[in-house]
Amino acid sequence: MYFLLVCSSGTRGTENFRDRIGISSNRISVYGFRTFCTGTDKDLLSKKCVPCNSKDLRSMTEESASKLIPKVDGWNLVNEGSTFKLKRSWKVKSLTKGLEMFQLISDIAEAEGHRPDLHLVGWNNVTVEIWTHAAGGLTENDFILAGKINALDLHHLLRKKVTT
Ligand SMILES: C[C@H](O)[C@H](O)[C@H]1CNC2=NC(N)=NC(=O)C2=N1
Repeated sequence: MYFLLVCSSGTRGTENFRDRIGISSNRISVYGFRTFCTGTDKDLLSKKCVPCNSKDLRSMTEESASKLIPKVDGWNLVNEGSTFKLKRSWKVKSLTKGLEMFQLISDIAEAEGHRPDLHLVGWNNVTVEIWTHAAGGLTENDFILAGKINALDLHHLLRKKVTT
């Protein structure tokens, strides 16, 4: 008999869940339970961004991007002036926590050699947009960076979600 247990608390909850039961996979079968945890695809986390200066760099189609978006929990595919981008927002506890978050994200970005657009508005609203400027759209680099941002432990910077 199988029960379906769905992790809905985003990557962190999923990471915690996987840590607690010591299993790293997106489809976890525990004591007869099958769970379908969304989160960041392990495959993306194992990859490294490639330099964007190759002349044959092409942005991917909306269809290809739509197939990849489920691999990066919490990120949205947006079309801004016919440029497709990945976008995600968080509410942080304070302005300084927002800057701390920028620092954590920029450390990852510099290590990957692939940079996001960082926005901090109204003191506690962080929005990150990722796209490949050299290609004028999305490449796998953007999904790799989004996945690695998802793997950051940010919970100490974020405002607790108000459950109504
Ligand atoms: C050579 C190096 O890979 C390129 O200049 C990188 C730097 N970081 C980048 N980041 C992003 N988001 N888009 C780019 O086109 C880009 N180009």
